[in-house]
Amino acid sequence: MTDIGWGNLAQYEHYGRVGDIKEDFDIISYEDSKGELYSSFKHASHAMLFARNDTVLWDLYKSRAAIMMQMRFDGLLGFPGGLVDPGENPLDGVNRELEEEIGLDLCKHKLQNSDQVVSFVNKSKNLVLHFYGKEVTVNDFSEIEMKTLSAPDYGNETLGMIRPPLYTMGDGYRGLPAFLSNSYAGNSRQELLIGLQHFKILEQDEIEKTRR
Ligand SMILES: O=c1[nH]cnc2c1ncn2[C@@H]1O[C@H](COP(=O)(O)OP(=O)(O)O)[C@@H](O)[C@H]1O
Ligand SMILES: [Mn+2]
Ligand SMILES: [Mn+2]
Ligand SMILES: [Mn+2]
Repeated sequence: MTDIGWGNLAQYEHYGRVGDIKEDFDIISYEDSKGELYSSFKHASHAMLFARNDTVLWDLYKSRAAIMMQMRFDGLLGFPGGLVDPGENPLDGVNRELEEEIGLDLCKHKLQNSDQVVSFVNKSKNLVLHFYGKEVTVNDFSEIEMKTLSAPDYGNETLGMIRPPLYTMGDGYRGLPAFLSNSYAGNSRQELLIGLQHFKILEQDEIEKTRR
C-alpha cells in the first residue's frame, strides 16, 4: 500500500515508515533550542502529565504512576502536544496544544518553562522537539482525563487517552515491555523512557530491562 501523500505534513514527515530512523535524537539545551541556530527549524512540543499512585494490581504489580498518553490520528502512540505555530514559543505551543487535544484547564495546570524536561533535534524530520513533564495529584489526573472526552480535537486528532502499564509481568514481556513494542509517533517512545527516569518513576535497571 503506498502512502496516499502527506499533504502539508510533507514539510517534515520526510521518511516513510515509523521507526526508520530510530535514534535520531540529538539533545540540545532549552536555551540553545530557542536561539538563532534553530530558528529556521520546525518546532514541536509535547508533554507528559502524570500522577504517582501506589496501588498494586492483584498484590503483584505496582502501578507506580498514571501517565497520560494518546492514540493519535495517525494510528501511533504519542503524548499530547504538537507543532509550535509561527511566532509562538515552544511553551505557548504546548499549552495551546494541550488545551486543543485534551482540553487542559490552563488556569489550573498551565505548564511553565521549569516543566521542560528535554529538548532535542530530530534531523531527519528537520524538527526541534521539546518535551515537558508535570506531576499532578491523582484527583487532578482523573479530572483532566475525564475532560479529554470533550476536548476540541477529541475524536479526530486525539483518538483516546491511554495509561501505559509500568510493571513487567511474569513472562518478562507483558506490561511495559509489551506496551513499548507498539508504534510511536516521532521520538515519543524515547521521551516516555526519559520521563520515567527523570521523575524517578522507574529506576534505571527497570528501564534497562525494557530495552528491546
Ligand atoms: O509524542 C510525541 N513526542 C515527540 N514527537 C512527536 C510526538 N507525537 C508526534 N511527534 C512528532 O512531532 C510532529 C508534530 O506533532 P503532532 O503530530 O502532535 O502535531 P499537531 O498536534 O500540531 O498536529 C509529528 O509529525 C511527529 O514527527
Ligand atoms: Mn494538535
Ligand atoms: Mn497543531
Ligand atoms: Mn499533536
